[in-house]
Amino acid sequence: MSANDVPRAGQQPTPTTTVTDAVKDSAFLRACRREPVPHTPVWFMRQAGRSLPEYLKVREGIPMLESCMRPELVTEITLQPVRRHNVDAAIYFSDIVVPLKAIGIDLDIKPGVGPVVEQPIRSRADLARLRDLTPEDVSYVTEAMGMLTRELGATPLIGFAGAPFTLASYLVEGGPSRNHEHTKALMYGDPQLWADLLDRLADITAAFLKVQIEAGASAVQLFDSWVGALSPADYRRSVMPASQKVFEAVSGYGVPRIHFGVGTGELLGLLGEAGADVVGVDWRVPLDEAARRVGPGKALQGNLDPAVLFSTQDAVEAKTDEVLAAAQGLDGHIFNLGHGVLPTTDPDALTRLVEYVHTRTAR
Ligand SMILES: Cc1c2[nH]c(c1CCC(=O)O)Cc1[nH]c(c(CCC(=O)O)c1C)Cc1[nH]c(c(CCC(=O)O)c1C)Cc1[nH]c(c(C)c1CCC(=O)O)C2
Repeated sequence: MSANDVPRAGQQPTPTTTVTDAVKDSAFLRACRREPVPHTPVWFMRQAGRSLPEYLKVREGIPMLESCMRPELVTEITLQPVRRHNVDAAIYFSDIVVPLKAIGIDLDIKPGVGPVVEQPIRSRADLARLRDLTPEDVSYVTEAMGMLTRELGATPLIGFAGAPFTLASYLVEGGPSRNHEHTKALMYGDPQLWADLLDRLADITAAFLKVQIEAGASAVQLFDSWVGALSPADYRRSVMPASQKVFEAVSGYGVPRIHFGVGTGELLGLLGEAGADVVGVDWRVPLDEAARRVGPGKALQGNLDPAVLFSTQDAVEAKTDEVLAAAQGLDGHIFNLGHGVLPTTDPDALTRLVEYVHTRTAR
């Protein structure tokens, strides 16, 4: 720090990160910043995980949450899809409920089910169980990210967290839910408790993202996977302030912020407005239409239907061409699926897809 950088009284110091110039110049980060790219960058949500036999092998006998706390294993699993598919970014292997587990919430990830919370959070007294997250609570994340950024070289590492609404949905329901009835009951029935719950979760989420950025994540994605269950008016009133708080808390780092949810066609403009630099789009809205809904100044990420990968190579290529055609003329496009890789996807189909997008978009 030079004398000129010493913060004056009352001024926040500018946060620093360890992202190298080679990473900053990668196709992925260039696309996030809406700069010209040598090819359209590609990565896949859930690119690490059950579609890969090498993942199943190293995970054998180790429960999901435990695997997230072992830095060497996290490093290996995060690198597996990078080695295999030649994707343009790695996503840190973890789960959205890891920070909640780290502050002592009694929860587990049940195979084939998802996160299950022992005692759901539904009352003012329950709220007290959500304490602040400190970097020491997740020291394994800092350690794994340090190892990963060294191994990855010029390949960017994406950090992520669950957004307040999606985390609240698991906490209030006690597990996965189709209709989110308990969550909505609380949101409509006790708006103050709901606002306080989301605000708590925003602080925890922001703290978790800061740990990841300071450990070397060169972009972050906020997963609001289930927020498509809400109308725009309810989103704006009851959810957006909390997600905005998260994005605002990490804005000083200058790393791109990606915002994604499933079934959010009617919310795309608001997802951008919440503070994202990149809006993730599922397969239900073509990217040209998504761009109109999001408005100027933001990159888009998406949006091949993950189920398309179960079809023939010709069909995959035709559907990919549709995505690329809709993305023509956008000033920032990151190719991805419209949601996570399905567990029984043929990994070779993913490798071929990366190759196809790179070839078709080489400039
Ligand atoms: C909603 C959500 C969760 N977790 C996550 C989300 C948001 C993304 C989305 O919308 O899909 C985020 C997540 N979870 C996992 C990752 C890994 C990183 C990557 O994308 O490669 C990411 C980004 C690993 C995981 N998280 C989970 C697995 C599967 C567990 C296993 O392999 O044993 C993995 C690889 C478990 C999990 N965790 C969750 C679910 C719904 C499940 C699946 C349950 C099942 O079908 O078994 C909650």
